[in-house]
Order: sequence, then C-alpha cells, then structure tokens
Amino acid sequence: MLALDAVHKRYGRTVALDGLSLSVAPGEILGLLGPNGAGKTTAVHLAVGLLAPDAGRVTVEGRDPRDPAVRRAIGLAPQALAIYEALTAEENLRFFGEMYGLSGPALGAAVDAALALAALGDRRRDRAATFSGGMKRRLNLAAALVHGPRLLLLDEPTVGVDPQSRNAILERIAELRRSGLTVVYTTHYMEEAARLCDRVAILDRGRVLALGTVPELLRTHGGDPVLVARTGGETLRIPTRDPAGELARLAAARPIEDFHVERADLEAVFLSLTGRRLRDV
Ligand SMILES: Nc1ncnc2c1ncn2[C@@H]1O[C@H](COP(=O)(O)OP(=O)(O)OP(=O)(O)O)[C@@H](O)[C@H]1O
Repeated sequence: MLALDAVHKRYGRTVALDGLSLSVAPGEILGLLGPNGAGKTTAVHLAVGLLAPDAGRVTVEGRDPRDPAVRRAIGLAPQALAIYEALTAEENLRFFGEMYGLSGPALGAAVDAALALAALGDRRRDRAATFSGGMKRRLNLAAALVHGPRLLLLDEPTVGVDPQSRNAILERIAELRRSGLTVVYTTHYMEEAARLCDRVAILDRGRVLALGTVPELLRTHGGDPVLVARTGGETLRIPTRDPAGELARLAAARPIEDFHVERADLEAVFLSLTGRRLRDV
C-alpha cells in the first residue's frame, strides 16, 4: 500500500530522514514510534506527497503520492490541527469533502458518516472554536476521513487529549482497520503503539532501527524477563527465560517473602537499540 525506500530528506543542514525504508501492507496499522525529531512527521508528509524526497522513492499503491489521483486515496490528520475554528463541525467536513470533489447526497452521507465516527453528531452545528481539545482532535480525524481514503495517516492524533477522548480515538481507529483501511500511526506514546498497531517501526534520527510486531520486537531486542524476589530481607534480580522455573529453584533453597516478574516493554527495546530512554529524549 505504502512504501518508502531508502528515503533521504534534509531541511538545510538538518538531516530529517537518513535512508529510511519501510512498507505498509493493505489493511494493517503500522506504528511509527520515536522521540521528538526522529523524522516521523517528515515521513508522513512524504507519504502524502506534501514533500518530495531528496533521494530514494515513495510510492502509494505503486504510484507517486504527488499524483492528484493517488492523493484522493489518502487521508491525513496532521499533528497541527487542520480545522477551521470559525466553522461548525458540519461546515468543516462539507468543506473538506467538497475539496475532494464530493457533492449532493454523496457529500451529505459522507459528512454524516464522518460526524458519527467522530461521535460529534450532536455538536454538528456548533463552531469548532467552542470544542474541547479532544473534540477538535476528533474533528481533525473526521476531516481526514470524509472523502473515504484507503490509506490514513495519523500524526500524533492523541496529543493534548484527555484520557476519555484518547480512548475514543483509539477505538475508532481500531474500527476503521476492521473495515479494511490501512493506517500509519505516529506517536511517541509506546502504550498506544503496543495497544493498537499490528507492527511498529522504531525510528530514531531519521532511520528505522527495528520493525516488527510488538512481541517480535520484545523477543529480539527486549532482553530476558527479570525475576525480582525478596528473600531474607535481600532483593534479588535474576534475568531468566524461565521465571517460573527459576522461582521454584529459589524457593526450594530459601523462603521467598515476595516476588514479581519484570517483562520488557517498548521502552526497554528503545533503550537497548539507542542507549537512551524514549521518555527522556
Ligand atoms: N520545516 C523544517 N525546517 C527545518 N527543520 C525541520 C523542519 N521540519 C522538521 N525539521 C527538523 O527535522 C527533524 C525531523 O523532524 P520531524 O518533525 O520529522 O520529527 P518528528 O519525529 O515528527 O518529531 P515531532 O514529534 O517533534 O514532530 C528534526 O530535527 C526537526 O527539527
């Protein structure tokens, strides 16, 4: 559906993408996980044809996304909200639908469907300026979907959103995937990537450091689980592939006062790949 092949992109002297390659299969949600400045937004803007690569190739369904016929198959919910505050929710969606050539009953039906998806049906006649941050994000998502794209790019769609709206947005995206949409989801929240994405690409400094399902990434880069056990007032930390067996061996030798098993998460994967913590960068 979408392929970036050895893509380089710089802004003046800043290298934003440094030979980035990845591909997204039809119907999957691919997460782009990386710290601020990793190149996620640049990759998204190349995928929708807003930017051209300096070197390398970007294709959507095998064609250049800058081709207007290909652009119609793509929806973008940008990180910086792309909605008109002075317009109502419905007017915003009619505007975006018309831009993509919809009119008459088809436009009305598309606007209704997008409002329902964003759970904004009861606020359709209210101006976007009166909306909460979460509602604006949901309208931004609806605006990306109103023309019925096959590929949806979401750039940090939950930034600045309350937990309830965040949950609603994640559920909507999962629903869209079930209906066959292909989604690219950029985030620096590893919990969201782990919850939603079929595969995750870990980006840093304009390159893909690792790409796979979350269990694959954890297995390959996360290290062994750690059995943490308290015994005789002392806390032992034992990395082991077999925490249950290790616990049984330990318990046979001395009384265990408390124990738990720490398993790697995407944060640990990022740390092992870069030597830095995702949250700190
Ligand atoms: N228009 C621009 N002009 C100059 N430098 C830019 C521009 N856009 C991005 N950059 C730089 O390119 C690099 C990659 O930025 P990009 O926005 O793609 O990263 P990101 O992973 O999306 O980060 P964020 O989550 O902060 O948006 C950064 O060093 C950034 O400062």
